Order: sequence, then C-alpha cells, then structure tokens
Amino acid sequence: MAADYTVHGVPSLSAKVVGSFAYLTIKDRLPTILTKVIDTIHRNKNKFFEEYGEKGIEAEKQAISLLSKLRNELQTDKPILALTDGREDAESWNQYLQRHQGLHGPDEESVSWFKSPWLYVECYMYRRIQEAIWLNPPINDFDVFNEGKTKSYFESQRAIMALCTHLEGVNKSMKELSDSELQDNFNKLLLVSLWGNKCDLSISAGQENSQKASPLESLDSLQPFILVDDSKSVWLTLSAQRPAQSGKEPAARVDIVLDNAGFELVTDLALADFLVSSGQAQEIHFHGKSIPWFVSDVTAQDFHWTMKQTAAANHRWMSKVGFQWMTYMKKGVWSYHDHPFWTQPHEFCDMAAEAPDLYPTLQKADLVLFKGDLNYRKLVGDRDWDFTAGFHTALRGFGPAPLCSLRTLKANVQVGLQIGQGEKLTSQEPDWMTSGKYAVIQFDSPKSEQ
Ligand SMILES: O=P(O)(O)OC[C@H]1O[C@](O)(CO)[C@@H](O)[C@@H]1O
Ligand SMILES: [Mn+2]
Repeated sequence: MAADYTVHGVPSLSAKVVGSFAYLTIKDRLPTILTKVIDTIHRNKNKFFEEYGEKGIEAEKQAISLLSKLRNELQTDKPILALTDGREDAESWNQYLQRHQGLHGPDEESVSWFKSPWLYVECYMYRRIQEAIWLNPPINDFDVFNEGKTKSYFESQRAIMALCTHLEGVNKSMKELSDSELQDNFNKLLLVSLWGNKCDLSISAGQENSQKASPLESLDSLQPFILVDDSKSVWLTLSAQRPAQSGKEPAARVDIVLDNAGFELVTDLALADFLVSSGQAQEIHFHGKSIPWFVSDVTAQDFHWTMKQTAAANHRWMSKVGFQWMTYMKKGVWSYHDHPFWTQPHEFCDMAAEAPDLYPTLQKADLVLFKGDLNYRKLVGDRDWDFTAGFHTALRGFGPAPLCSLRTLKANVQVGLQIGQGEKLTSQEPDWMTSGKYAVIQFDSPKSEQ
C-alpha cells in the first residue's frame, strides 16, 4: 500500500478529492450527525439526573465536551488521534492508525479527516462517539442513536403490518406451493429486504426515513432500478443445499450480516422466517454491531427489542409473527452474534487475518447475505473501481462462502456493471450512486472464476 492508499492502481475514496461525495460527507453530513448526537445527550439531561443525580449531569457535560472537541477536530482537519478508553478493540484501532502513519513519509501530511481514506475516518468517527460515552460513567450504556431507531420502527408500522400479513399468508400455504411458486415467494421477500435498505438514517443525517406504503406493492415498479440482479444464483445456491438434490443432511445455514434497525431489520427477519419455514435453511445466524454504529445499525438491544415489540403489537399477524421469531431464537434455529470486527474500519478482504475467529464462522455458512451500503463498501474496499471491474475481482480474495450483497446505492462505488451502463446513468442522473434510488443484488461464490 502506498500513502495514496492505492491497490492495483485503484485508490481509496477520500475527502481529499474536493467536491466528491466523500468530501461532502465529511464536510457537511458528519458534523450534522455529531451536532444531533450532542443535542440528543443534552435533551436527556433530566433523565440522567433522575437516574444518577449530579453524577449523571456531570457525565452529560463531559460527554458533550468530548464530542464538541471531536467535531472541531473533524472540521479543522486535525490529525486522527489514538483511542484512550482502553476497551477490547482500542489496541487494534491504534495499531491501524500506526500502520497508516507509517505509510506517510516524515515530510508528508499526517493521517487526518480530509486526507485519509473515507471509510477509515467515517468508521473512526462512530468509534470516537462511543469513546465519549464510555469515558463517562454512569451514562456509559446510553445509545445515542436509540431514539431515531425506535422512531423509525414506529413510523413504519403500517408497512410492517402489511409485511407480516403477507408472510402469514405465505407460511399458511407453504405446503401447497410448487417449486416455482416457492422461488417467486423467495424473490419477493428478497426484494423487500433489498429495498428495506433504503431506510437508513445515516444518509439522511438522522432525518426521518421510514417506510410508509406496503413494501410488496411497489416491487414491480422498482425492478428497473436494480442494476445487477443475481437473485437466480442465490436461489440456486439455496436449492442446491436441499437434501433431495444434494443428498446432504438438511443443515443449510444462512448467515445474514445485518445493517439497519427499524423497517429494514423487519424485512430481514421476514426473509429469514421464509427461509426456515420453506425448508431452504435450517439455521440462520444474524450478525449485528457491538456498539451504536452509522446512526441506524442494529445492535443486540435493537434486535431483541424489535422482536419483542412485534410480538407485543396489537395486530394479529404482527404479533403471531413476532412470537414465531422469538421461538426461533429460543430454539436456537436463529441466533444473534456480534464481533468487534464489524465495527472496525477494515475491508473484508482483511477479515481472515484481522478476525481469525470470525472468518471460519462464516465459512460454515452455505450462503452469507450482506445487507446495505457500508457492507458493500467494505466488500469492495471502498475504492474508485471502474464500473465494469468484476465483483469477484473487487472482493480481492474475500470468499468464506457463497455470498450476496443486497444494497441500495448510497456511496460512489460500484462494480460489476455492463460496459457503458455506469456512464449512461451518470449522464442522465449525476447522483445515481448516492441517491438510494438504485440497487444491486450481487452474488459471488468462492468457486467463481473471473
Ligand atoms: O446503512 P447503509 O446502507 O450501510 O448506509 C450507510 C451509508 O450511508 C453513508 O453514511 C452515506 O455516505 C455511507 O457512509 C454509508 O455507506
Ligand atoms: Mn447502516
């Protein structure tokens, strides 16, 4: 790696390209997110006082002061600093920083917000937010993004009801479905989960971004916005696991690397429900974040809250479906995992070396689904690839199992397009890569050659 962070001549996206999406994110969107975090902590002052007395107020003040300092460092392009909270992952973050510092010669500029890779500094901001909270007991358990995540769930109630009602109908008729009907139903729920990724709160800097309409009705009209659709390969991978065809024990395991809480999580749970009830999978392993992340990402607390909330709904099918999910968890058919690797800045091709316990876990899966934009950025290394570069090439050796990215485009990185497809979109809609209007279903298998 050179100090311009180039791999095979493909540079990392960075805010040093003035006017780029990375630049605008760091200049405008991240400070807005930090301001909202500060405001949230301040608004909870009374709650902290009620729970912890004066100590709570003192912690609130200290956390706000650290976060204001962070915002100032970002806005004035100060060097990236080592973490000081001594948490489990701090050492690995600090080593990562040292490695980047080592790439800069003594006369070169330091590792900083506007000069270093966008993926690194954006992840670092969320880790520093958590540091400000952790350094301030007794409010060190406070999730600064919790309000937005629960609000987004409640604002999507109607869509959740529609989805649960649909799921109940499918589950009821499951036994009578032909193979092609099964595949149709799988496709529908895969698409709902794909478009569920529109509902993240990071791209809108925390503004309301929920699903209002029934998610199933709009699927046909959204089809033209799917730029790469490898859903057939995903289906084939799943059906190859079925005992009748493979002679294998029915032990197909699907891992879902989650993205956002709120409506998107419900769509992922609905897909997982279908996979189990249709016999396509015997086990689902969900992977979430161990700290609040990129505004709306799922933590263990969000995961369990969402199931409980759905089970407690005053709607027959929502509540039935929610209870079913909790039963899957109790029986171990579903399980939730988090690992510090998901909240570090590494690209996934570094997973085997950086998280030698996580990679073999994913190798046990028959299929791994990666949800969302940030996971896509990490899959392909957040680089300025040609649009026609192969997905397999961009993964740079990452392939624990057959995998599929379900992503709506919210960052200017995209591979695997047809010749001329990206250029045509750029001429028609300059913001096609960041508007969330387009999506991809991109599949790769360790067996693929490209
Ligand atoms: O929730 P998602 O789909 O990963 O989207 C988050 C995306 O939003 C952004 O903050 C938009 O820049 C990206 O950094 C990130 O890729
Ligand atoms: Mn997200």
